Amino acid sequence: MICLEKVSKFYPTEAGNYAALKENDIHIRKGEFIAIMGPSGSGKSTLLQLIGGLDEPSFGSISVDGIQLNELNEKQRTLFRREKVGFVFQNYQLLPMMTVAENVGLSLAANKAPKSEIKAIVQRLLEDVNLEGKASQFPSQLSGGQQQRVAIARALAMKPSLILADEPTGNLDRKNGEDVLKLLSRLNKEEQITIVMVTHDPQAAKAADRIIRIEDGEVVGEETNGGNRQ
Ligand SMILES: Nc1ncnc2c1ncn2[C@@H]1O[C@H](COP(=O)(O)OP(=O)(O)OP(=O)(O)O)[C@@H](O)[C@H]1O
Repeated sequence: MICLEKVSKFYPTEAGNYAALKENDIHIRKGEFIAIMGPSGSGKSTLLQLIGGLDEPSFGSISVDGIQLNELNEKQRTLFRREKVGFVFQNYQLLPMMTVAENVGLSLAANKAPKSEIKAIVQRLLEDVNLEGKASQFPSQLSGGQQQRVAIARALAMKPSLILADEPTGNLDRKNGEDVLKLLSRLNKEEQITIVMVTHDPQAAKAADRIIRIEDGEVVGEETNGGNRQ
């Protein structure tokens, strides 16, 4: 499903190129739930951005769902992100001037789906994340946990084969964090959506099948979560 071969990422800095990722080989199977863990600055978010086609590697190749990201032009990468990947961020990244329903339906509208279809899909998604009744509210009127569930509904709108979640529980209290993890686990199991989640929280990582550890831009180990899976 996801295949990284010798992937490096350099950022130019005043002191020269900084290697945020160094020659990483990573393979993730379809339907896996992966947690990426590692110290601050180890390259976790950079890795997620490369897999999601938000940025390009300096060296190496990445394929997702049989698509070689290196071979896509800018327009094709935008379509890849919109149609294949659902992004979930620590700070939700909802658009504050849009209602919950408009936020969830954003990609569908960008893909020019008919309004009636968007409405029906958005309603179903909001039911799915237990937020029916909040469709016409604005993000600022919702709790953090509710906003994150809106963000997950938005991520699901295009039926992605992959969800990339960067610290999805980082801003949430324990209960809301657990609810978000349960939701991700359910989507993983029931819809077979592959999930790659960056987290600092060992408790959150227990939701995953496998933990990949990164230090200083390199994969340094991994463990399978066998019996621990929630
Ligand atoms: N645009 C950039 N320009 C220069 N350096 C960058 C840029 N983005 C990230 N870096 C550097 O690359 C390294 C990896 O950053 P990254 O955000 O991937 O780490 P992380 O593991 O996600 O960290 P955290 O857990 O703190 O979010 C860091 O040292 C960071 O300072």
